[in-house]
Amino acid sequence: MTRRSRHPALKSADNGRLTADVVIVGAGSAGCVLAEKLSRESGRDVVLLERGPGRWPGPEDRDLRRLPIGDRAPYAVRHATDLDGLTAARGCAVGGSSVVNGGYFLRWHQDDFADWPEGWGLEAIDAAYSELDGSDGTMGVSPVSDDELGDAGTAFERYWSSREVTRPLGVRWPVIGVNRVLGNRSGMLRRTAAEAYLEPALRRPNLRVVADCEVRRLEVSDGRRVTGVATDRFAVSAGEVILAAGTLGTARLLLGSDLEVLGGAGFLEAGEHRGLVVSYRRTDPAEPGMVLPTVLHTVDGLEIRCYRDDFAVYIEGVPPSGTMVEVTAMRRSPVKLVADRGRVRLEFGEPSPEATASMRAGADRVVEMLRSPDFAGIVVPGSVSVAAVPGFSQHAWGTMPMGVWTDALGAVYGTEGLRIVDGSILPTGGHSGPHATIMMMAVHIASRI
Ligand SMILES: Cc1cc2nc3c(=O)[nH]c(=O)nc-3n(C[C@H](O)[C@H](O)[C@H](O)COP(=O)(O)OP(=O)(O)OC[C@H]3O[C@@H](n4cnc5c(N)ncnc54)[C@H](O)[C@@H]3O)c2cc1C
Repeated sequence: MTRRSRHPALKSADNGRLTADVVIVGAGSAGCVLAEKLSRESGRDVVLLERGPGRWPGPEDRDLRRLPIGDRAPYAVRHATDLDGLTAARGCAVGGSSVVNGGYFLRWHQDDFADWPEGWGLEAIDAAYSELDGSDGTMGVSPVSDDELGDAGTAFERYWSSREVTRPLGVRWPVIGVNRVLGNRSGMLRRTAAEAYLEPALRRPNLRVVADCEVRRLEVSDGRRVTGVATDRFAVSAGEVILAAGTLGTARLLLGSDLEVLGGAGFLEAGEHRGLVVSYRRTDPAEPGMVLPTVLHTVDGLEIRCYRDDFAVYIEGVPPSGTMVEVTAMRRSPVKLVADRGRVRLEFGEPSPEATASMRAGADRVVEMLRSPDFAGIVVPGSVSVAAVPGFSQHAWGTMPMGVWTDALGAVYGTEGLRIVDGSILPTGGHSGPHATIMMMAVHIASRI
């Protein structure tokens, strides 16, 4: 028999075979949106499968003053990388990575959508974002307040606002300039995709949510027709399979499948955001608060992130290394996703010379900022240092971009019965982090299929 979920509303499944109209793999940021919207039609039988535990993350897990991705974190998994000492974490929970992420929920810039396929006009994009981040939006989005900025955030905004444009707090579209972070939250708790979308739909008889259930492979006939999925416990036959397992989880399933269209590929290429850390020692401990309260977006495609504190404060098991300002190249840096037992391994190689030069130039500007009078009294003199090697942002996206591998609604070209709706299908990068945009994409697609 199956392990029973501890959440009363998550249904268990009998061993054997289930049938459904649609099976969604992964109850993450996108998967929760899809499950809610697709099960609104009472005649459509929807099964949602999640490898993470059936219990819902409690307040201690959703505290925005922590990043719960340490070694013993209950709702995260780690993927190996070729960067010394660095792993890629992902949420493994009902709610996916929205359970463990930084809670920064910024839209991309309007011009980031210029090359998206037909059907993705700005009006439709704005409507889908507004469902999430509007004043009564589903994700409870609100800006970090002046009181919550902390001394470093206040100094950061003071320094840049005399040099760059500042986005007014009530405006949702970001600008080239200072962007106070918008958080998906209630108070200091993350508001997850599961609370916003899944919870209200759980009692629908045509939606079955099965947690503690890892999908092992796609069931494929003739190399092109996807008929269902096999899990560690049972199989599901479905008219349509929707992969929403996140860029890394979906890549793992695609690489292990017999899909002709992939031609036996040994790896998939994704985009990442490489970042160079400038760190410093603080004169006094920082006030606890949101990990990332404010950022600067530059014309040359950098996001300069003013973290509140040392990551050692947020992530269990991380050794102290100083308070961070990260200079992140938001243009796509390639990373290969290679099958690695049950997960994928991320192989970065060197960032491009252009990305390296632009991060180095940004780091010089940050060093100048940290030595300015605005930071006097916050930074211990002589403590500023720039990392030798860039890290990355836990954002891998775009293995199966819309318009190239999939159509504008995520249906995979050259296959039947297979759609992808998660970070994998982002066709371009953006100026901001991906969370709001992946959920926006799911809202838009789920309303049209
Ligand atoms: C630590 C961290 C911090 C971040 N901070 C931010 C931030 O502050 N702002 C921002 O914009 N972005 C941030 N991100 C990125 C953002 O959270 C993700 O890009 C986004 O949540 C991805 O959504 P998704 O639906 O594609 O995948 P996910 O939300 O990761 O969902 C995938 C789900 O599928 C499940 N799954 C995977 N494989 C299987 C399988 N085989 N069978 C069954 N289930 C499976 C997983 O357990 C997971 O629940 C962060 C990411 C991390 C990891």
